[in-house]
Amino acid sequence: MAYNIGVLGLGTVGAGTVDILQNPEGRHPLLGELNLYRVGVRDVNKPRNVQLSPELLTTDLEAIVTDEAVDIVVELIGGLEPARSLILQAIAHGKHVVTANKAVISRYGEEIFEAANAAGVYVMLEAAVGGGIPVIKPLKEALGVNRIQSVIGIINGTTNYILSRMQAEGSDFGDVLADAQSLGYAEADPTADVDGLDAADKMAILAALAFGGRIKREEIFCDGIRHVSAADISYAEKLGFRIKLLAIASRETPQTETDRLQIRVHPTLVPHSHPLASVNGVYNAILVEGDPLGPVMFYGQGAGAGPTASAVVSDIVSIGAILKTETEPVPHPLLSCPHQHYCTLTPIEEINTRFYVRLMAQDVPKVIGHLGMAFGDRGVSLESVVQIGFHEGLAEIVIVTHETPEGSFRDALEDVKKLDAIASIPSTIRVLS
Ligand SMILES: NC(=O)C1=CN([C@@H]2O[C@H](COP(=O)(O)OP(=O)(O)OC[C@H]3O[C@@H](n4cnc5c(N)ncnc54)[C@H](OP(=O)(O)O)[C@@H]3O)[C@@H](O)[C@H]2O)C=CC1
Ligand SMILES: N[C@@H](CC=O)C(=O)O
Ligand code: NA
Repeated sequence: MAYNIGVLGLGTVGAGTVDILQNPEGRHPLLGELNLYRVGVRDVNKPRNVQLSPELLTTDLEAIVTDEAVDIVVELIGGLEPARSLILQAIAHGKHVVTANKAVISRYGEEIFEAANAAGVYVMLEAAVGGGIPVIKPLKEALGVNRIQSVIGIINGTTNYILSRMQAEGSDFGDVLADAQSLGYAEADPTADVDGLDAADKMAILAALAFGGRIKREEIFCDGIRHVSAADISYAEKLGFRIKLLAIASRETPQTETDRLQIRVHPTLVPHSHPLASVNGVYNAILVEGDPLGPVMFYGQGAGAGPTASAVVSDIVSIGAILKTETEPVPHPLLSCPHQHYCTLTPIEEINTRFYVRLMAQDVPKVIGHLGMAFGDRGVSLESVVQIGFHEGLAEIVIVTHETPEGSFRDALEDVKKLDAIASIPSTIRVLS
């Protein structure tokens, strides 16, 4: 029996997906039962990276998601609309859906999964987080019996590629971003990558699976890498850290009655000895800490045509396997999404973090003492204070704090700004505890 696949989108991931579907030899035998039936695009005349017979291509995406012959719709157009409406239309027409679209799932997951559960169809999204790395399915299945304490990840390939190149070559941010775009890693609007929004979308999905409740995407604190300079990368290195864009989700400890979660995305100083410090380029890694399993890390290519398509097609094959064995598929308790409640997130001001601060100060007596007092008065204790340079008559000072509630740190920083000797504070970056 063959299953008809309707693919929406033939860009980086769409072309990678079609390439696997057209070349099943040496792969899982079920691939031989998948029939590429239609491919929806914006422009049928655009040159493509894959060879397709022209009659498969159409610009009428609605016709694909409503076509009786289509069994599985694969949404790879990206963006919020028309992706959301097409997914919902496909579900309403009884199609199973595979998507790589974390933006849609993290914002409209409730609507989409409720519709899918009611219609008795699957919505699979392995490609949406960590590209080709299997992480969604392991969280649903193999790790399902663990009580998850934390999920920490490098889950945006574009920013990791940029930071790694800046680190290795001292390259300029803008040039490296252009390379990430040409390699197909970046989103259509790379703002989503650079400003941490893509990583926050992905962490909303991971946290929902790990902690068993829905996450309000807009409540996730998110800061991107625009303000990370070559100087900070170099000073961090000297202090024994790499700068990485981390997405962090953890259960608050000690646990309160509300059982709050701490979820945030921001550039972070990661100690050289930490396993995430050596994850470079387009590689992603997700470190999960569970009880009783302990730490487990998922590592691989988080973006790009082939790796992402690997996850897309494995989801298609999983659905194909279900269709083969069940005449009337009912939501499988391990593969469907049964969450009903929303998790409560801790406001960023209440989260305890260490901070790296770089300041420019007049080189006058007592300046270090005044800095120590300003932080100390707000209860922020300092782990190290180092004068690292001297530019245009100003001393460049780097401070690393001990763990402190972010709100206290922000108050202290306001006081520091008012000190006569402080000319500017070019950067503050959180440090992994
Ligand atoms: N690139 C990557 O490495 C990864 C991407 N993803 C996700 O995969 C999805 C696709 O990304 P990617 O392949 O990079 O995107 P691209 O921009 O490369 O491709 C998008 C495709 O969708 C088509 N398309 C877009 N809008 C419409 C529309 N309104 N009507 C018809 N066709 C449309 C485009 O058509 P046309 O070609 O004619 O312009 C194009 O073929 C996104 O959700 C992205 O977040 C997930 C993991 C990794
Ligand atoms: N733009 C994303 C693509 C994969 O999700 C990234 O860079 O990680
Ligand atoms: Na994945």
